Amino acid sequence: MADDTSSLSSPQQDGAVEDVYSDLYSTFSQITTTTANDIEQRPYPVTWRISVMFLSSTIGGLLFGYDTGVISGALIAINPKDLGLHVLDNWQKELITSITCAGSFIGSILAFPLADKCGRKNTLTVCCVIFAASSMLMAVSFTFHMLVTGRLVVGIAVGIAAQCIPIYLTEISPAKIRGTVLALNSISITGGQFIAYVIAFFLIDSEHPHSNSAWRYLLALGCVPAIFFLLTLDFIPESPRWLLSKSRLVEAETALQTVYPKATIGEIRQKLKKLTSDLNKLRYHNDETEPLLLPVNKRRSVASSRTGRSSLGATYFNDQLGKKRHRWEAKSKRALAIGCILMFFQQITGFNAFMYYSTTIFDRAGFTNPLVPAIIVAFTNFSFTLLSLKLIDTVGKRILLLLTIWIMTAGLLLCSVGFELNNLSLLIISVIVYVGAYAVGMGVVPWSSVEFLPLNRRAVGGSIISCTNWFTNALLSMSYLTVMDAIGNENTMLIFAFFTILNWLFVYIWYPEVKGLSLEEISRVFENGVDVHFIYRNYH
Ligand SMILES: O[C@H]1[C@H](O)[C@@H](O)[C@H](O)[C@@H](O)[C@H]1O
Repeated sequence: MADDTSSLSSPQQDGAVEDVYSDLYSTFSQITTTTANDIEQRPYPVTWRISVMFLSSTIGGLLFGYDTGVISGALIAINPKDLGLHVLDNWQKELITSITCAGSFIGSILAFPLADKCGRKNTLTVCCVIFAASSMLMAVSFTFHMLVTGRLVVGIAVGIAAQCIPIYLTEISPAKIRGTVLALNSISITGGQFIAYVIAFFLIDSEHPHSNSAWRYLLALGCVPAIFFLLTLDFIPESPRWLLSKSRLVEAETALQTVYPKATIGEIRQKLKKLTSDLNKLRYHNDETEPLLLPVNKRRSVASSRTGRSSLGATYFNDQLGKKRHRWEAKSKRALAIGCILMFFQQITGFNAFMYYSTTIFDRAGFTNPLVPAIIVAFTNFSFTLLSLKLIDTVGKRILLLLTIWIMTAGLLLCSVGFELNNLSLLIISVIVYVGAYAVGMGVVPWSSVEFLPLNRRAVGGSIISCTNWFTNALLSMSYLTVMDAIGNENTMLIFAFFTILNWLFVYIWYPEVKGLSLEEISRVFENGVDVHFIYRNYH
């Protein structure tokens, strides 16, 4: 017992701030200091069980994409009569579209407390049940209000999934493949959007879009991946880190065996010990004024917890740590502001106007089958996201943004000319340029801003950044059709182009590169204002 508890010594004694950073802090930049004989460093066996596990875990991302992308096709296919209406006006279309973002806003707030209290797997399971139920509700809607309610509820699931999946994937994937697994999430979001467009193309009769209730099938199909997830629940382990944080040691051990099927029991226990000490260090960082371990008489032994036997002997956590609220330090506020502003630009520069309304936009522009250019938009987004994930760690996020945002501006200006001249070829080329540039930089990078924040601010910070996304997303989708009708597409594109210019200037002046920096160094970047040149001064 003494041996085991000695491995849980204070991080001050370990001098292990760096360790915490590497294993727990770094979600997106893949730095690890794990030792060579750590099971994380071995080639990871990709068995079919493991493949199903990761595939199912990213289904929430696929549904996030599907349920946000599907509306573009559905909007042109809904026959107002199906909802008991004479016409579906702009305002109603905007409400059907944007209410999902409002739901996602709520979901982002709920996600972390839920994932923390009920566990990651349970939260994702609830999400998939909501996805399946709301898909059915939307598909059978016979009133406008039913459809709006379904879209609101599906939005809640999207918001929870968008927050919970990256946390879960980080926690179950070995360091060696963590980058790839997280990339899988971005790919499933844009892939889900692309699939929604392709299905719309096959289901909707472009000449008579109202003829066959295609929109009902489109919306109903959202329940298929959700049901797949529910059927493969047995393959998906609960996060070992979460189980450990709840002192459920035996279950954590079993979960680790699922994640590392080739590891010996000795190696699993070693890993468990490492996770336990990391978690202890993390708790220490949650509140630096509290002791890491409780005094002996207040300690709670895992061996006597409800999970029964502990293979590690006794492990003690101070459950009160992290519960005490502290004021945000100026540098963390600054870091959060940068993350939120970048996310604001991700949305206000107009990408989702194309994602949600592309069929409507191309229809009005005069394309005979507007679903074709719409598919091109979704495919460009999907394929350039793949490219982005290749570039992001080599080029660096700041450079990637500076290189791509001006191309978005150029694409939008051309797009405006395309609308003005009603030149359909120019229009489609310019949209591809804009969407491709977006997908490489702004589509992916803003989601990683949590890396600017210290550990103890990440959960709340991540939620605030997500909320900024959904709030701005809702603003845009709620007003796009009205603005388009009032000032024309050509002028709307100019407004988006103006925002891309502000976006570029913002990145140039305030967005720092932090790739490979330690926790301490990142905090120095935000110490007095934002030192965007920190990394170049010190490492280049
Ligand atoms: O990062 C994602 C991605 O770019 C999606 O394609 C887009 O629809 C979302 O709004 C965005 O947050």
